[in-house]
Amino acid sequence: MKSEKISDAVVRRLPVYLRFLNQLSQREVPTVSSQELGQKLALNPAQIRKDLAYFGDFGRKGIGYDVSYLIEKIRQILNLDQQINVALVGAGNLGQALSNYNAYLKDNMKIVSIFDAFPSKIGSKINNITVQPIEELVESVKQNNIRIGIITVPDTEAQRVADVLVAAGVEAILNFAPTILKVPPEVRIHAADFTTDLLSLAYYLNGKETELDES
Ligand SMILES: NC(=O)c1ccc[n+]([C@@H]2O[C@H](COP(=O)([O-])OP(=O)(O)OC[C@H]3O[C@@H](n4cnc5c(N)ncnc54)[C@H](O)[C@@H]3O)[C@@H](O)[C@H]2O)c1
Repeated sequence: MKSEKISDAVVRRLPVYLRFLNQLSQREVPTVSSQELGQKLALNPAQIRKDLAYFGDFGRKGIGYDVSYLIEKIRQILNLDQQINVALVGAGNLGQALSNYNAYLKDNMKIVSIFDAFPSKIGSKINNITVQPIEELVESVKQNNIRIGIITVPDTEAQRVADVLVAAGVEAILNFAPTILKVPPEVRIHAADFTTDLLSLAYYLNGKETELDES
């Protein structure tokens, strides 16, 4: 594996490769070329080869990539060769939907604890997980080796919750609240913003998409 820093763009493409490779594996497809990957994922095959070359010489000329081997390698690279426990804070509409969505479980990423501050939510069950009071978060993070936090609380509460997650020792946060969070540099934050994605689509209505597209 090359020692240079891997860009965020590459890291974000790896789960896209992994998801498609998992589908191939389910269909018992043994190998795949960068051309096929590129076609299915609407990515440039040269880009895919470059991305994967960061991590080693996986491809075989004329044969392509061994699907099982590539899955194993990408999982190792993403640290998904071990179970990663996740805590979700905010058992409202979005939090419940995410907790019920278990597609990522096969990639060893698992919501193991759910927290809320509202008394009527505490003790209820979502996807077999009992919602706990936020006051129990710090202890639970330690006990359950929770490494990632998901924030699905109102924007006014998000920083407070982020502070608790950081104090508890999580290493990364996925934030769904429309708030820019302040956390120490060693804690990785990703913002998930369905709303701005949707609003920005409005620009492309009425055939307004254009030659200025730089993506
Ligand atoms: N990013 C996106 O794509 C997207 C989409 C929809 C909603 N959102 C955002 O997600 C968040 C949740 O939305 P929702 O519709 O599920 O809201 P909701 O009101 O249904 O749920 C919020 C939950 O957070 C709990 N909560 C409030 N303060 C808390 C605290 N300090 N500690 C623990 N729990 C607390 C509430 O009791 C409630 O159960 C909002 O910030 C919303 O703007 C983001």
